[in-house]
Amino acid sequence: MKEQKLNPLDQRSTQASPAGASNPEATDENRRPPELSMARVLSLFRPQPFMVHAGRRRNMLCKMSMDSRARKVFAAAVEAVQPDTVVRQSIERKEDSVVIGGQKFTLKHNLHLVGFGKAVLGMAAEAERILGDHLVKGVISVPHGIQQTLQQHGKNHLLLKENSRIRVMEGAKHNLPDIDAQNAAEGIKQFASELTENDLLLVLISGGGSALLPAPIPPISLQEKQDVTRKLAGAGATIQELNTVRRALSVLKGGGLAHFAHPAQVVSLILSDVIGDPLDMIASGPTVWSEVWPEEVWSILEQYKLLSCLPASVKEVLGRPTQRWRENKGESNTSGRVLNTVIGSNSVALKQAGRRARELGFRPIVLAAGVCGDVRAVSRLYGLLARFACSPEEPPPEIAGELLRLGPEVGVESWDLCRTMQVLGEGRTEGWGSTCLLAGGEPTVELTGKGRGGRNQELALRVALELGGLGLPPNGPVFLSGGTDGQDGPTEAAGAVTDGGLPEESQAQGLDIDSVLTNNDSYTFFTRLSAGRRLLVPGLTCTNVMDVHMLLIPPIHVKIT
Ligand SMILES: Nc1ncnc2c1ncn2[C@@H]1O[C@H](COP(=O)(O)OP(=O)(O)OP(=O)(O)O)[C@@H](O)[C@H]1O
Ligand SMILES: O=C(O)[C@H](O)CO
Repeated sequence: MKEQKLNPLDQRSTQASPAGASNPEATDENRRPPELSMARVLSLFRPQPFMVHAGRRRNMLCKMSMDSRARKVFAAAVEAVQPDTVVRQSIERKEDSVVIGGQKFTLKHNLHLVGFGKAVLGMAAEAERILGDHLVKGVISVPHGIQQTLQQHGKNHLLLKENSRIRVMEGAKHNLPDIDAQNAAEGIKQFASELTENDLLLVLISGGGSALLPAPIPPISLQEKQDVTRKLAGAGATIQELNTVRRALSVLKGGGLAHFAHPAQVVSLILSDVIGDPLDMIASGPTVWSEVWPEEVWSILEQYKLLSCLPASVKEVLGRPTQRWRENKGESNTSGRVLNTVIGSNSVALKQAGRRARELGFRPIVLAAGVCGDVRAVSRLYGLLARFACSPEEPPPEIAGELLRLGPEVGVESWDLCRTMQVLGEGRTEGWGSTCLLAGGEPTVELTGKGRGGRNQELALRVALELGGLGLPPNGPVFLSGGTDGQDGPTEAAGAVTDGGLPEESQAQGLDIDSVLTNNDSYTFFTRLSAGRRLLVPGLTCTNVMDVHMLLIPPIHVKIT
């Protein structure tokens, strides 16, 4: 393999999958032939015959409840995207060189490291374990209190060793940029600026990186930038909108960091927490060149009614000519010295979940990794899929029609729905046993109340209502929704596990689901219901690749009422 120079701020992404990864059910744009009729689409996805587990193993699996198997599959998803695991899988050390994303880089005590994001401490610890003998120095910006928290949770393998060459700077309390994070950003900028063309800069990036790397373009103050982003987030701006504005107001975002590191070789390892893994959006893309279009930024600010309260400094910066890198460093580009590589994502978590589901006696289907939109529409989708899967006869065509209509609203393509319906249909007619339908993404909740909850718990509750409405006998489908970061909204739970029996259970315990939903009080509800047994509480997971959804469907041969 020869050493290679790369294109300016290369946006290619190498999707690292866990060792031996190959999942016929995984969603993959690249596998889609260009033009296909629906009939051809359906015929392409004849599933693998389901492995029947014999003897003792089968009995053991049968004894394990659907609920506990759902939790085990979720745990496997989270395990697959642990910060140390994803770094280990993406770095291949070969004596005095390292191979990353298929490119070979020579190590000659020229390695430098920076990082910013919630999962970056564990990523840095692993990178130092593998490459430490060539590491000169490093500096990372990580959440306030994370070292202490990891210690308390016994996660010492995610901490740096005592004599580490990497300096840890904690900041951004409550995920908001603050003076500590700004100092860290300034330190990282200085550090990158001093590198030479013989140096290799390893950049570790994960979700939360935007708040941990604030570097407002003067004369914008930190407070002013924080106000703008907080107001945008509060008004319901998407992460794409938020980070488009952040990039326009920052010296380091949108490719700025790579620019300061020039002429060093830059290699970024990115753990994605954004749907579709867009490199320029994850942590606002500090190593991904992106043009700033002031018209686009103005229109976002206008849409969320922020124009009238914009500080003069922000107006001034947005009014400047856009060639900001010329001003910053007197150069127009970084002449081919950047590699950006996605090393972990929701898809990686879903693939591993699929493998675990198979071990636990299910036939896995991965629907999509980009589920988004309002939780009400998303719950309807899962309700329809359950109905489709549990129908004892050929399901009425209206179900498929409604699913295909709903798909685009919730980020699921018709292609993926057709493939999924094909597998579910064959599972039903050919009697393949239990199925585990997996999906991921980040739906939204329109907050109407002041209760305590999160989008995963609310989704699980709404899906339970859908399942309850199917009129299936007990031991029907089970649904799990969980945030891979272990924290759903401002609660201690990651999500919940529900089924069609939940409405009756809550009625028997005097809990009114309608008022819970109106008040967005799903956490309080699940805490009270059956002493919290339906809550999913994995604790601190140290990673974040958005949410995992799971619909476990047992073999059902009854008529739906
Ligand atoms: N009471 C509630 N009920 C339902 N959803 C809520 C409630 N309170 C907050 N949320 C939702 O929780 C989300 C924020 O929670 P969380 O911090 O888990 O988000 P996140 O996007 O995963 O953040 P990060 O990726 O930075 O960790 C928002 O989408 C918000 O609408
Ligand atoms: O840091 C951020 O910008 C968000 O977590 C998305 O990556």
